[in-house]
Amino acid sequence: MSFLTLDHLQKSFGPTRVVHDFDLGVEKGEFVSFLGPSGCGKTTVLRMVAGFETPTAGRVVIDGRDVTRLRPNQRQIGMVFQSYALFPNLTVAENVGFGLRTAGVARAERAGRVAEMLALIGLPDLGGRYPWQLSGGQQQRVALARALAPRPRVLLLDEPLSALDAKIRVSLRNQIREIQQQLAITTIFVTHDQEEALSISDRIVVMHKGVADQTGTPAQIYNQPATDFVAGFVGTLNRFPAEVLDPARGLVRVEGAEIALDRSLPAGPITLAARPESLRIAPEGIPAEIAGVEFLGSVQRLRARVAGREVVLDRFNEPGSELPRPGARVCLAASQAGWLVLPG
Ligand SMILES: Nc1ncnc2c1ncn2[C@@H]1O[C@H](COP(=O)(O)OP(=O)(O)OP(=O)(O)O)[C@@H](O)[C@H]1O
Repeated sequence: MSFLTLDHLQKSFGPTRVVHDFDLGVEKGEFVSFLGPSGCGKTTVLRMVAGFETPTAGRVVIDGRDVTRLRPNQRQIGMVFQSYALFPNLTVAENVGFGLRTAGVARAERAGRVAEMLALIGLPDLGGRYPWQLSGGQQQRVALARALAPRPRVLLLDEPLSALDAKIRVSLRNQIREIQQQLAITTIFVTHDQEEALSISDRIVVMHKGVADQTGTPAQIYNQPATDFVAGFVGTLNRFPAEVLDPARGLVRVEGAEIALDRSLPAGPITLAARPESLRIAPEGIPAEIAGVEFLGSVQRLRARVAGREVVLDRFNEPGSELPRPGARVCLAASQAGWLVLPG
């Protein structure tokens, strides 16, 4: 059994089931993200782990102990929300020490722990300030310190970066990851932002309509999506309806071009798919017409039309290389590993 085990969790609100049979094991010190669109049930699962929602069925087990029926404050869980939720009338130090005070930790020990936490989040000198005297990013770091101060066994982060602007979001997510690794604290991080999930997680659970569609490392989720939903939700995907000519030999036809894949295929219709960085302009391949070129600095993004649909190709900028012109007729290809085969 894993350190944190979610065992066949279900949740219904009235007649509506929003979480279906959710199973997950999180190892000690692991950082797992729940990624999915709005309304897929991420927050509901997190709230069941925290104890703010009671599962309709299933169990939450932490370190071998069934905590499903315990109140939130009995579970030794730290939580950070999207809105910083700091107490406005308390100083930073008082906010960080709040959970310790309610737990009855003596003043001297509390002061030591608060100082340690403020150092951990890189704000050692701001203990005397009030929340309104801090930036959004600093407030969220204080919220993290407050959650960590009682030394929880599990840290739950519910979209903690969503309210911050883009630059701060990136630096704070890296900081969260560093602190998480330093403390080796078991963590679940909820986000709808795929880049966020890909960049900082040990594993990602992609959720869709109350179900975990796929659980895997960031590279597995991106390179080997298990479902059509995962393939489309994480990253950009170009799709090409394909006719299977020879299932055993992996031979398909796309817009008149024959492509030999290194794997056997189902007999029915399939969709061949490729990420923008896997597609390239080649001497042979799927016929296309360049529709537009965007220069994004490090990346050149080409838009091409294939049989009336638009596809996207990304390639690294190379000074001196010529950009294709809109209207140019080209062929598109991908490496064997670059082609994904999706049903239908
Ligand atoms: N207390 C509640 N009563 C009724 N329905 C609820 C309740 N809480 C959540 N829901 C519904 O459950 C579904 C899942 O909600 P949840 O907040 O878990 O999704 P989410 O993936 O976290 O989305 P978001 O990112 O928008 O928060 C939604 O359809 C939501 O409307």
